[in-house]
Amino acid sequence: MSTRNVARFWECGRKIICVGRNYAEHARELKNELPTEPVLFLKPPTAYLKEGSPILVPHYSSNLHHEVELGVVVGKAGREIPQTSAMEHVAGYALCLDMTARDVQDQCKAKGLPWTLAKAFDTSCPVSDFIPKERIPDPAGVELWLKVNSVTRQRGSTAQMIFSVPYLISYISGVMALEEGDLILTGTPKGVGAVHEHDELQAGIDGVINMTFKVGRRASEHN
Ligand SMILES: O=C([O-])CC(=O)C(=O)O
Ligand SMILES: [Mg+2]
Repeated sequence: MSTRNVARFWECGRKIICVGRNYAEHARELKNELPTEPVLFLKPPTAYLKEGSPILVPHYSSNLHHEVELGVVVGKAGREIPQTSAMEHVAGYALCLDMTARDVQDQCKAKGLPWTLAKAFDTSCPVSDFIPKERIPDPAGVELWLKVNSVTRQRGSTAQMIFSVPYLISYISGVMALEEGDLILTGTPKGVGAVHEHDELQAGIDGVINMTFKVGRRASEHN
């Protein structure tokens, strides 16, 4: 690990574990069935993006979507963590965007292929500064919002999650070891939609944090 300071979790080189379909209204808006167990996928550490740098539309997508999500930063490693002690493994939180190439994801779903191209490209995980655990006393009572060019697109409460933060920590740690500096994206509420080059995304957690990202396009490295 490049640093042991989880307050700079995006520099730790650890994994990003994402939960999908954790809000019923979002699952319905994409015509997906409600999950009976968490749907998991991964982003690599190269997906991280901090404020000041643009979200880059992948060259192979023409329908990039925003998904605002609560991120949980792991502070203590563990495997097969019981729900009752799960919160002891939380160092804090971050506001996160799970940028998704929706057209590519639709093709992957139709072909029964993994979502890597749709979810794991460079800049697909814009994150806020670290939010210490004390700032969010209850992860089931967080209001998330996202605006595109000052128009509200998403507003939802983590109270609507199908699987709670302790359940997710317990479930995920039964599949893969959680390590200090890992980030768990807990799923998006309804209202996802397209963004385009030059758009400005603002997202926030009421009373806690907000962040701004611009959308750009990577200049080709081949010509
Ligand atoms: O792409 C999707 O709809 C799954 C997902 O990440 C979410 O629900 O947050
Ligand atoms: Mg998501």
